[in-house]
Amino acid sequence: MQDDMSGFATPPVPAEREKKMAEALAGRSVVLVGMMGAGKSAVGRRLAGRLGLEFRDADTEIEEAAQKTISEIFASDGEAFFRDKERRVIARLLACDKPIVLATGGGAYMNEETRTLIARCGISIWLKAELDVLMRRVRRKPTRPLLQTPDPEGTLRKLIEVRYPIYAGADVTVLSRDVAQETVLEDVVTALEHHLSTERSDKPA
Ligand SMILES: Nc1ncnc2c1ncn2[C@@H]1O[C@H](COP(=O)(O)OP(=O)(O)OP(=O)(O)O)[C@@H](O)[C@H]1O
Ligand SMILES: O=C(O)C1=C[C@@H](O)[C@@H](O)[C@H](O)C1
Ligand SMILES: [Mg+2]
Repeated sequence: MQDDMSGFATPPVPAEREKKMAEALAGRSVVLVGMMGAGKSAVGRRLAGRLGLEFRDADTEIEEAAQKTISEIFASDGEAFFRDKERRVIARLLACDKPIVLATGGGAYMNEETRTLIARCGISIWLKAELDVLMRRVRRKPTRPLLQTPDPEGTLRKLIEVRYPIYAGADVTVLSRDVAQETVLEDVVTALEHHLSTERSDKPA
């Protein structure tokens, strides 16, 4: 990223293939959904660089607005308060005429209002990962309040059961495998490109 005089990072100029994809987005954002540890933040940041779009992370935005970590918000205000903040932050970030790449928090797509907004102003990409892959990744950091239980693996399994049928409604699904992040990014770019090149012909005239 280069820095312009305003102090904000300027996205790099994308290559021809990515430029075409950014054009086909026609103002829509790319919104990554999926479980904790799926790689939404890590892959989302790289994807934004590729597409020459701004990257935003809903969890980070919530923390900045509240001046508290997510764990602190859960502890002091409860999950319902957090979910309401999450819904409002995403509504602020997703404007239909200003495309960004947005990494959502793991539970954000469970909110119907948020799903409707994403469908209107964005292309949703579900980064799908197997339980064991997620476990290996989330084990590294104790920053996810929902997994502070005596049996985090069991908790994650239950969340998967409830959430995967909903995540499955996303426009595009990409498997976040146990491979380098660059490889998952490449899979995301290819799947998004395919979606963008076929979506118009899918729709009835
Ligand atoms: N393909 C990958 N291979 C190995 N590690 C990965 C891969 N993708 C992400 N990671 C690592 O897994 C961890 C979780 O990734 P990340 O924070 O991007 O997940 P997330 O989907 O944003 O989760 P959350 O919903 O909790 O914000 C990070 O440490 C990240 O570096
Ligand atoms: O899966 C979830 O519900 C969450 C995932 C994280 O991204 C954070 O949004 C928070 O820890 C809750
Ligand atoms: Mg994240």
